[in-house]
Amino acid sequence: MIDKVRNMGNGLHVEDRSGKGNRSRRRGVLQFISSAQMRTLDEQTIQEIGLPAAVLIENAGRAIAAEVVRFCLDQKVHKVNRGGQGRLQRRIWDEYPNGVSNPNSLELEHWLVLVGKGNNGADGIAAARYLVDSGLCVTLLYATSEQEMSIETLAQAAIAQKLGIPSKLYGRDDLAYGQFTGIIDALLGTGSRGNPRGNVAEMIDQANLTGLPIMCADIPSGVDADTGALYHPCIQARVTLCLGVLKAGLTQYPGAHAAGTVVVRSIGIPAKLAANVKPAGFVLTDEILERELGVDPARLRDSDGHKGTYGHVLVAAGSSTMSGAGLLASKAALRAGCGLATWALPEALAPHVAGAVPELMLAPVGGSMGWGAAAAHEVLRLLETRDVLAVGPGLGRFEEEGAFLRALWEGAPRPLVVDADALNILAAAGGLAAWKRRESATILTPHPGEMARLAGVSTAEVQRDRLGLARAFALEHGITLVLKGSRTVVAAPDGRIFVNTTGTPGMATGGAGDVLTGIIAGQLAQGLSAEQAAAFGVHLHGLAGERAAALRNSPASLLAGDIIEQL
Ligand SMILES: NC(=O)C1=CN([C@@H]2O[C@H](COP(=O)(O)OP(=O)(O)OC[C@H]3O[C@@H](n4cnc5c(N)ncnc54)[C@H](O)[C@@H]3O)[C@@H](O)[C@H]2O)[C@@H](O)CC1
Ligand SMILES: [K+]
Repeated sequence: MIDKVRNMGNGLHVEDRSGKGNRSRRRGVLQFISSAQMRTLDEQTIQEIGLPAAVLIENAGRAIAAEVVRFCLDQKVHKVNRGGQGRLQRRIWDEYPNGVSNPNSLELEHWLVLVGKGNNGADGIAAARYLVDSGLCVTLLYATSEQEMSIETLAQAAIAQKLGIPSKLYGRDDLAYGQFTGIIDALLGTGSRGNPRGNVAEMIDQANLTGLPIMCADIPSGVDADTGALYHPCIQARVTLCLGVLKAGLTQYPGAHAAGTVVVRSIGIPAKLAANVKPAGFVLTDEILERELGVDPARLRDSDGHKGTYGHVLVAAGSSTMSGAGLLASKAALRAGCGLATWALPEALAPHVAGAVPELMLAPVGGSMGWGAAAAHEVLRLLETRDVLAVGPGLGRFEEEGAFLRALWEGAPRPLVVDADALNILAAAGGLAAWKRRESATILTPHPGEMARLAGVSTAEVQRDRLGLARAFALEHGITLVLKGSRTVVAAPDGRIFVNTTGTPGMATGGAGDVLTGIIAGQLAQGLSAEQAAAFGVHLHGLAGERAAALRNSPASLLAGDIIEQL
């Protein structure tokens, strides 16, 4: 069972706990849903199937407690490893779920459980019981009095009281945070709305100030479970134990950062019910590439293939001050596996870049005028004997830019990738609303600033709900959208969305986007559909970036060209 999504750097890392350690990074079928879908699933399980809410809460509590114990033992493994006994500690953990206790390791742990009035709080109280049974010291800190609690939370509080688990009411009883070794955040879950208020807000602020490790039940209190936007205040967690199904908001920053390591655990929602839910989106893993998108991640080639088999990319890019952009995109297309690549570039530029990439063909266009309406017609003529057009990297802005791009947009009967300056030209010309919808595949690859111009909103608005905006935009305009940034979102025109799992912060460097454009065009040339090429392209781009960063002394020294070399 795949159950772990680890946030490391910019990437989303998936671990497999079913077998021997972390051998299968980024494998498995990981889909995410909205908080409304999760609530429906909970309700169906309880009302239609008849599985009581208390059972789900019991499972949730046990899963949270197991993760706390694992966390504590991991900390000890870290320490003990220096003494060479890490293996022993790991074995103890592996046995823990089957009831083998390990009292000698955990007695010094004292965890504080922050309990909200809703069912998220009930999960926290149930977890407390299991932790006490595992030998930990636990104190419950209630945000509200019993009168305000949900039925389930009240029931759990009564059980905890009978078991003598120490508890306090926030604001009434004194509390010295210094006695604790960790905190469980069970204040707000999928029932949360808006900025945390009252005691809950104060408890979040204080928990963050302690500097103690925080483990969240389901989502960090203060994170929007659907968008990943942060309310104020918001828990900053070390681990989030997401219950049942991954929530969409945990895949996107800044929510992903607030969540820390995300672990998804079953709470007993029947698979039959979960299978009926249309996922809000997918995390891009090898399985998702294969199963949802029909892509072969191994990129196997036919034994009798020739360069014609793998298609011919035409790149329209570059200007005198940004000649490298065209070079990077074209070279990346070749490394991505297309059979041939031609770079259409302003005539004046050609002598300066001739021979820079021997495998690349150059096609000077536009005469002494450079880019303009006339150059567009030359590009279209070149495209007659080529398979894909990528336009934009390093184009700059120029007179007739709207006419230039419109001619390509409406006249190119082949798959088209629109990037960088071409996106700004598109936005300035009002293209998506005014120009006719293209029949061939169209991929737009904006970063958040370009997306904001295309959508006519602020960059902050784009970032507030990347998943929702990308989906709506792709659906409305019938294009495939690659919304770049940490956790790049690929939105298909049929409404499906995919979140990329690969990459490193080192890839935030000039030219990395040009490389991505080339990779995607290279995939299109090999016959992939727009959504296949976009999703597989961002996946490959991130993997190559990670490999390239690992070869350098610091990820910060990564150059875009290094990514190409690792494709
Ligand atoms: N529905 C169920 O039966 C189950 C729920 N579970 C857990 O319960 C959670 C959902 O439970 P609930 O629907 O009770 O919702 P929450 O536990 O998220 O709590 C919502 C309560 O907090 C209050 N509230 C909402 N926004 C607030 C804010 N910004 N500041 C202060 N108070 C706020 C509301 O008035 C409401 O009473 C899930 O995330 C999950 O952890 C599951 O563990 C098991 C099954
Ligand atoms: K929570």
